[in-house]
Amino acid sequence: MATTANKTINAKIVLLGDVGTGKSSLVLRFVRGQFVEFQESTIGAAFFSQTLAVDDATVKFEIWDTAGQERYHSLAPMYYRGAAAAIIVYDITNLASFERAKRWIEELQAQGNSDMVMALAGNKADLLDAKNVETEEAKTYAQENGLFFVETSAKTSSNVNNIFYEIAKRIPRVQPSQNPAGMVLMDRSAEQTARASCCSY
Ligand SMILES: Nc1nc2c(ncn2[C@@H]2O[C@H](COP(=O)(O)OP(=O)(O)OP(=O)(O)O)[C@@H](O)[C@H]2O)c(=O)[nH]1
Repeated sequence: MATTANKTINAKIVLLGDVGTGKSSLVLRFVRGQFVEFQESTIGAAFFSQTLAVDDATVKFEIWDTAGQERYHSLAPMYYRGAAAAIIVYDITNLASFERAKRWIEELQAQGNSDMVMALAGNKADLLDAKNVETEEAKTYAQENGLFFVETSAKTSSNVNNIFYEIAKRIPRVQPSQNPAGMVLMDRSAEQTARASCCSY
């Protein structure tokens, strides 16, 4: 008997942001429900996957957690190219990390997919006493640039599932065809066979 299966969507998502803003912690919270107080700095990038069901679809996230250290900056395009979504993370206690997030957003606007779903995450929202980035300022910046904005805490898990859920809802349901960017190699004899068995003119 036929079943009405939900549409399954594979979505590559990348996390970008300054060193120590909590990218790995957000991913670990979302994927494993864990938080590590002394999370090690990422080298290069790390890959995770997690599936999330939303109203009309099941989204299988392929998550690239990039390294925030400046020396890995040149690797970033490898991870954001072809990504359906990006989460740009700053630390609400660190104004410089907010400025760095803006630079990432400019880079994605210039070089990422034009239909990429972008979210801005003000992480470490539990550290309210040390807050240095005003919510309103970040919210306005996000609105002006067409991003979804939320303050998160990987430590308390506040808004972590929510940000992935909101992204999953916004990812286009009709995905572009997965044609490889390179050449299609074809064996000449196969080409001839194809021609021979095809159409007559
Ligand atoms: N209080 C608090 N600390 C957090 C939170 N998220 C991460 N941290 C801490 O911040 C530090 C850096 O977290 P990471 O997840 O390694 O940050 P990252 O952005 O992945 O860092 P890089 O891999 O070096 O780019 C760790 O000690 C975390 O425990 C949070 O929401 N609240």
